Amino acid sequence: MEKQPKLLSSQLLLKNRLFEVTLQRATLSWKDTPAAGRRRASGGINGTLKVGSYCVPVSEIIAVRETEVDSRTKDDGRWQKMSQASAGTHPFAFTVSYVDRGSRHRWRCSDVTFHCPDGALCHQWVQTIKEQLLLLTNRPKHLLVYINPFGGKQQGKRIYEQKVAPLFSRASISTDVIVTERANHARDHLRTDADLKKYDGVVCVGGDGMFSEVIHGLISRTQREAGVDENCPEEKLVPCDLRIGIIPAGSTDCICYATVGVNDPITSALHIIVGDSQALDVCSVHHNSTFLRYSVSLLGYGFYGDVLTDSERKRWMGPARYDISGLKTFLTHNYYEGTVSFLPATDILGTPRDKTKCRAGCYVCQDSEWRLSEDKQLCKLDEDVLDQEEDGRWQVIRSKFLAINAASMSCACPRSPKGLSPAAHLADGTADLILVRKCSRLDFLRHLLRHTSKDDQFDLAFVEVHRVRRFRFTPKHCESDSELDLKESGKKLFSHICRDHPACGCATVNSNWNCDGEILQHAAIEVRVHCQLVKLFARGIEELPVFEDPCCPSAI
Ligand SMILES: CCCCCCCCCCCCC/C=C/[C@@H](O)[C@H](COP(=O)(O)O)NC(=O)CCCCCCCCCCCCCCC
Ligand SMILES: Nc1ncnc2c1ncn2[C@@H]1O[C@H](COP(=O)(O)OP(=O)(O)O)[C@@H](O)[C@H]1O
Ligand SMILES: [Ca+2]
Repeated sequence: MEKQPKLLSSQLLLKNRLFEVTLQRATLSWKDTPAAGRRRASGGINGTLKVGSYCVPVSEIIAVRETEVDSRTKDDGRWQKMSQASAGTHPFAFTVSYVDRGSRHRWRCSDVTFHCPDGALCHQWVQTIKEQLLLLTNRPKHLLVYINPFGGKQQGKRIYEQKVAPLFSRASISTDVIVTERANHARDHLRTDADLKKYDGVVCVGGDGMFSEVIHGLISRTQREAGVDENCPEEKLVPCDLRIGIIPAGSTDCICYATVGVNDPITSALHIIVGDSQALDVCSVHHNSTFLRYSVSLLGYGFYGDVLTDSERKRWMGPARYDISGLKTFLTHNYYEGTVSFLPATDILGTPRDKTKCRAGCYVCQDSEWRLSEDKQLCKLDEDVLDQEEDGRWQVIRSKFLAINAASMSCACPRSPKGLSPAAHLADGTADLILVRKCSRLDFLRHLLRHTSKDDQFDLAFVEVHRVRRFRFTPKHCESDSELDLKESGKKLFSHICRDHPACGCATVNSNWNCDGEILQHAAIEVRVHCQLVKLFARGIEELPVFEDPCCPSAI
């Protein structure tokens, strides 16, 4: 392959040592000059190579600026004493801020300051890097930010002001910030009031509940403007254009964790700044042709529904409420009877028992994206034929369950780093339907504990998992008369009335659906996965930290 010309190459001073600094092939690199070769640089920064060579792709440069030269200069956050001689021979300087990878998917913003012998050269470096940054068209310039001041440990506002806003301003991103005053403030503002044309993205500071508000606002707005009826379960929904960033400040933070690999505000801010993009599947939930909600992480009936119902009364406890309610629900050991029917996903590459996981650049999700663009070209007639074919493939299971969970992503979170369904994909157009049948407390505990270890939580006789495109659930008390004897149907009528009047006490026979942390008002639901309906400022979990992966193979 033809070698591209160097855009710039100079010998510059860094921490009193001469480095050969180059900008070529969209990469900024600097390495010890032979004279300085014996004194090796140390520290695990981005792209560190063992012989004192460093490189940073331009796509991971946050900003560049000319810096005042002092006899003391600040590199890597530490004050360095610069010799008078160096300050004399290299009196001009510029500083590059870039993404520095730490352990466990954590990103940090590091600074490196190069000293130049003359002002023109310094200016040329700054201008050339700035021009290269301007070529990156995927970066957001103007963002709409919603902060939930009451999410998680109530630190949302502080986290944004102290950790995120300074990074946005360093990257020259302007923002309109709204601190929410009530639940659904962000959703309603996005649905009707916000002038979305002004923005390159929406950011929410909070937990999964805040993210849920944002997608509800954006999806509803997009469907209304496209003339799509959200109440019709058969409608193909129109994808949203604006990307969404999540600054984690909630209790579970599963959507952030499963799309970035860590729940860390600075890491998320940096993914927003570099303009990453990760598509996400969204489930629509309907009851009798009435739209209820969207879900991107967990739809759980039985155990996770009951945990949520109980934990809502303990909000004052913060994130710990889930552990207390989890223990209580575990000890209560309720089971629920009903019918689950589902449409297995057949034309996809993965299965829920795969050892490989969804990672940045996932080929399973790419294959689904390709199919999605093919599907768009299908005519109406073909769709009808496909619908008829689908009818024959539905499977039905009637049983007693401890839990019915649908995970449209892994649901990895600090409580369970591999998640509810470790092999689920972010953007493959499917959800993993996990059915946990009635079993002993001890067996259920074994299943739960496996979420926190390497052991397979599905490898148990009372657990099954199916990768599905659609599913329905009908609790026993809602089943049609034809499936029940007269006595049962009498009960059904009674319990149905009682659901709407919880005071009579029959509600104990039912659970509620936990839909991304919100309780659904109906137990009989119909769910459909919409492939890649929204996009996040994320890239999926990176397989290897880059410093384990030579990023400049030609450098040594
Ligand atoms: C014994 C240890 C068992 C650990 C099992 C952990 C499984 C965790 C899977 C969590 C999936 C989370 C999916 C995300 C849901 C969120 O959308 C949603 C809303 O989040 P937000 O409040 O941040 O807005 N979060 C939730 O619904 C919370 C679910 C968390 C459930 C934690 C359950 C803990 C169970 C503890 C059982 C203890 C049994 C001990 C017996 C001795
Ligand atoms: N200003 C506010 N006052 C009260 N509730 C709010 C406010 N802003 C958002 N909410 C609601 O708070 C709930 C929890 O928010 P979230 O950010 O997910 O925190 P957590 O992860 O702790 O549950 C969400 O359902 C959201 O709709
Ligand atoms: Ca999926």
